[in-house]
Amino acid sequence: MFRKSICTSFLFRKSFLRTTPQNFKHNVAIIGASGGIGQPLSLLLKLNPNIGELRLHDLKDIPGVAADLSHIETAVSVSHADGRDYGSTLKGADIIVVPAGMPRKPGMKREDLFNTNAQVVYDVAKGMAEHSPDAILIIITNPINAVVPIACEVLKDAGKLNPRKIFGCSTLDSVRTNTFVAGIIGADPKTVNIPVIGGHSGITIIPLISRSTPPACIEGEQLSKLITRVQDAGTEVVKAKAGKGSATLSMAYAASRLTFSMLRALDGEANIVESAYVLSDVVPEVKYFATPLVLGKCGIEKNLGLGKLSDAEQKMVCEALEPLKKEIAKGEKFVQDQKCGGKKK
Ligand SMILES: NC(=O)c1ccc[n+]([C@@H]2O[C@H](COP(=O)([O-])OP(=O)(O)OC[C@H]3O[C@@H](n4cnc5c(N)ncnc54)[C@H](O)[C@@H]3O)[C@@H](O)[C@H]2O)c1
Ligand SMILES: O=C(O)C[C@H](O)C(=O)O
Repeated sequence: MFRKSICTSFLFRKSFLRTTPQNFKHNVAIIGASGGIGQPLSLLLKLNPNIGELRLHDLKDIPGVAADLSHIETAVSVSHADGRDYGSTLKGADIIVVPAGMPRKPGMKREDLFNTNAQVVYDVAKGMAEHSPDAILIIITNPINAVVPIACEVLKDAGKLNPRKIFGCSTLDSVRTNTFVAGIIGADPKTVNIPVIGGHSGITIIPLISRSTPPACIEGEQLSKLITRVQDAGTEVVKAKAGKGSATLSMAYAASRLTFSMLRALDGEANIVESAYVLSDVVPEVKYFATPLVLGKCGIEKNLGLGKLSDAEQKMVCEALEPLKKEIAKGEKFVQDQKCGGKKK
């Protein structure tokens, strides 16, 4: 009798444990997981108790990365795959994070990566359309301004586009702005929050210093220098790494911040706001624009739009439109050309 009741209560406990918390665990796929960003990002995600399984994919070195990661004493399980078939990685994934593709070398612009990286994002989007069309997609691969349109066009052609679920990761621009402003005003960077809108290259990166929390009284030459530093921060790292790639550690942190915010929103936490480069009608002249977004259970719950801008910020938005239009058109043309047999360039 006693034995039976222990047994019953054990079984009850086991099924309770299996059903209740597991409902809140999510599967996250990382494509490009053995790269400079992929490895530290995988490490940060392995530490998140809201993740059930990390699915690591890369074309090279992935068994070693997966074995290494799997020894870390957290309950997040780790699986891995390689090759051009993304099926086993993407099937059942709730969030797909993509740091796959070539990084810059000194002297290169982000758009110089287009010819290599366009195909990578195209292939992943095809895989997503086939295997996990309901997942959230977070693209890190550059050039963000042009490759996010590629993913959206591929999904649209497959009849699977949900614009609420496709994110170009521009989080690093906010991370950098918070850090640089904190340095100027003498605050803890964790307490500073500044939205960055537009896109993710050169003058399309628009930090809204006028909306800083706490308020940052930065003006004149100091303000122009700060904005230029934020816009050139990627190049600052590329130069400092002297041919060994671009930002990886800060980018892994930034991508983990966006992924963790997304996980919290998926689990029903309210008022989670992150800026990202998304399909948007906020600025009628361009189809894609980064703005602050309220995240929810289905991805973007509400696009908060541009909000109040200073005159100088309004001017920066106007100046960003032409480069953004060009980069978006380039991404869309790539997909058109693929449909015509990949012949036209
Ligand atoms: N959005 C941002 O703010 C931001 C910041 C930093 C870097 N990036 C971009 O992220 C990308 C990755 O940078 P990195 O430093 O990690 O480069 P990396 O070369 O160190 O790693 C890239 C990884 O992607 C893998 N890969 C390439 N093609 C693949 C494919 N088709 N499928 C699966 N895996 C594939 C490679 O094998 C490699 O392991 C670059 O394009 C870089 O410009 C973006
Ligand atoms: O600058 C790069 O090429 C990488 C990334 O976009 C960055 O901003 O660090």
